[in-house]
Amino acid sequence: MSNLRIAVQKSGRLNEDSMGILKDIGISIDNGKDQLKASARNFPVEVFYLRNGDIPQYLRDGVVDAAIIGENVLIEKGNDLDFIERLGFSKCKVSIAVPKESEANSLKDLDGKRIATSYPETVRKYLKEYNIEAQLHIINGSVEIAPNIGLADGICDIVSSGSTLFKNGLKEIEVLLKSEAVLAVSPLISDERMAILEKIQFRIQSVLKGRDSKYVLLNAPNEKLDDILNLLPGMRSPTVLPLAQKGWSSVHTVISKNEFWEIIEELKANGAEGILVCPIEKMVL
Ligand SMILES: Nc1ncnc2c1ncn2[C@@H]1O[C@H](COP(=O)(O)OP(=O)(O)OP(=O)(O)O)[C@@H](O)[C@H]1O
Ligand SMILES: O=P(O)(O)OC[C@H]1O[C@H](OP(=O)(O)OP(=O)(O)O)[C@H](O)[C@@H]1O
Ligand SMILES: [Mg+2]
Repeated sequence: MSNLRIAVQKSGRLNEDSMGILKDIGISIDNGKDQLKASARNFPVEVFYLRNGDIPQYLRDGVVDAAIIGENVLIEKGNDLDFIERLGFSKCKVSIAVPKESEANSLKDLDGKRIATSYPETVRKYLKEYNIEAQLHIINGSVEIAPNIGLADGICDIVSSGSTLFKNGLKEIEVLLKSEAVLAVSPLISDERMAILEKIQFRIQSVLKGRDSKYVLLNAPNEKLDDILNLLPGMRSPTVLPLAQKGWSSVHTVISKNEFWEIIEELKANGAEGILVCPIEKMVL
C-alpha cells in the first residue's frame, strides 16, 4: 500500500498547530529536527516539511498529495487548487492599510498610488475587480515598514491582532479576504491515496467538532427537570440518570462552546446544581 504524502510548513506560524492536529488524530511522527521528510509510525503517511509559499506548486505537480496550508497562500498562488477542510487555526485577514494620517479611506483612494505587498496576485485581482490602477511593489517581508521609508502609499499584508499595523502607524482601510489553515489536495492524487486522505479528513472533523464542544454534567431536582431539559441541545437528546438521592437526576449533554456561557447561566437560574464542564477530545457523529 502506498503512503499518503502530506506537506506541512517546516517552520513558522502554521507548523505547531499542523503537527498538533496530526497528533490529535493519532498520527505520531518521529520528527528529527532537521528532517525534511518523516514517516508516521502507525499510519500510511509521510510528512514533508516545506515552505508554505512553495506548497501550491508541489500540490500542482503531484509531488505531495495533500497539504496543510494558509488559505491566503492558496488564493495567491494556487487558485486552481482545491481544499477539502477548514482547520480553524491561523485565522487572519489580508488587508490594505495606509498611514494613520493619510487621507485615503478606501481602496479607490489608492487609484494611481503605490502599494507594497507580498500578495501581488491577490491585490491585482481585487484592484481589477474595482477598476482601480495602482503600482505594486513586491516585497517578501516587513511590508508594514514600506510607507514609513517612502516606498509606498499603502500596503497589503496579513492582519491578525492589528498590533503590527498599530506599531507602524498604519490603519486598515479594506479587508480583501479572510483566511485560516486548510487541508488542500493535489489534483493528481491517486484513488488509493485519496482513500487515506478521506480517513484523515474524517478524523480531523471529529477532533474539530470536539474542540468546539463541551461535555456538561449537572444535577437537577426532578420537579425542574423539564425546564432544564428544554434548555439543552444534546447530540440526540440529553442523558438522564437517577441520583442516589431521591427526587434528583443527573443530566449529561454536549453544548457548543459558543452557546456555553448563556446556557450555563440559564441552567443555574432554573435550579441546576453541581455543574461539571469537561473538554471533549473527539466527537464522532
Ligand atoms: N499574524 C498572524 N496571525 C495568524 N495567522 C497568520 C499570521 N501571519 C501569518 N499567518 C498565517 O500563517 C501562514 C504562515 O505564515 P508565516 O509567516 O509563518 O510563513 P510565511 O513566511 O508566510 O511562509 P513560508 O513558510 O513560505 O516562509 C500565513 O500564510 C497565514 O496563513
Ligand atoms: O496583526 P498582527 O497580529 O500584528 O499580525 C500581522 C503580522 O504577522 C505576520 O508577520 P510575521 O510575524 O509572521 O512575520 P514575517 O513578516 O516575518 O512573516 C504578518 O506578515 C504581519 O506582519
Ligand atoms: Mg509571516
